[in-house]
Amino acid sequence: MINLPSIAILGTGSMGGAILSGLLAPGVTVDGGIRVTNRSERKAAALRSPSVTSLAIEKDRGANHAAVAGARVVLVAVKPHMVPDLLREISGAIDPGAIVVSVAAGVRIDTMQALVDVPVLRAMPNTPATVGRAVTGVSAGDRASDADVAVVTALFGTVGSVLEVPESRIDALSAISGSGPAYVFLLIEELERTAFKLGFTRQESRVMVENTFLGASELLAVSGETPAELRRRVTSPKGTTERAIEVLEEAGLSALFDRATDAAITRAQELAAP
Ligand SMILES: NC(=O)C1=CN([C@@H]2O[C@H](COP(=O)(O)OP(=O)(O)OC[C@H]3O[C@@H](n4cnc5c(N)ncnc54)[C@H](O)[C@@H]3O)[C@@H](O)[C@H]2O)C=CC1
Ligand SMILES: O=C(O)[C@@H]1CCC=N1
Repeated sequence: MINLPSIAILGTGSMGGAILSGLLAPGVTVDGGIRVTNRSERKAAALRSPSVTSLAIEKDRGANHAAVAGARVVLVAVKPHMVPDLLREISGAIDPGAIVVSVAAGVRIDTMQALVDVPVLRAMPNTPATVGRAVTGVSAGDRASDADVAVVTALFGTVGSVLEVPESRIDALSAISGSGPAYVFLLIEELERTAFKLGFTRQESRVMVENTFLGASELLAVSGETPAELRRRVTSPKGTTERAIEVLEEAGLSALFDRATDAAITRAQELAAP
């Protein structure tokens, strides 16, 4: 049983919505309620339920103020460029005993602490939060207490596993696990495209590729073996897989991942700029 204090989620799109699903999971209780906001009434209406007060800015310009009042945790999940304006808007309404937790890529704790009086933490989850399989990095600012970190760890623990890292590492963590699901989906898309080019139907391509990714991930999860060992078991000496892997390695796959993650980290640094 996980018990969390009252929470407001400001910006309940892909990420905020995924975290909301964790709060609504069986075995999780939130004292004092859950309040969430969005820009449009259409999105807000879809999230409204007996357990969730869901407010839309387009109907009520004071929605963020109303959501924040009395909340112990204020989770900020709007786009990075909107974070400073949002914090300026709500600063006066934040409870003195509250904490602000931002999931925005790039936006630094110092920048946010300059705009609000309460402790600020950053969290970097990923979208498998929707199915309870997120990886979330959490970094605490200098105002945050151990109890604040524990609350945030428990919050993200409702949607998966949590790692505490210094803020200096969170952009790198984001480039690996925050963006990581997109790399996996891209690989799936590309292999499906290849299967189609080999003459399979779209449906056959999906069955082959998606079940191969799901099956390989499940095997990794349950076998206790390393990916390298599981790969070795597929790669018969002088067999067919060996030839395919040689091509992928010759094409510089590992250097490509280094460049891709460097690009993501550089973008996070750009987003940090005022
Ligand atoms: N999508 C992902 O995989 C991840 C996203 N993030 C971070 O999460 C944040 C949100 O990203 P997404 O969920 O992908 O975007 P999104 O566009 O799906 O959600 C943003 C939501 O904010 C709402 N919104 C806009 N202005 C608002 C305002 N003034 N007040 C309240 N709500 C407002 C919109 O209605 C929208 O639903 C970003 O800062 C991003 O860096 C972090 C980790 C992973
Ligand atoms: O693409 C982005 O900026 C966000 C941060 C990590 C995943 N999505």
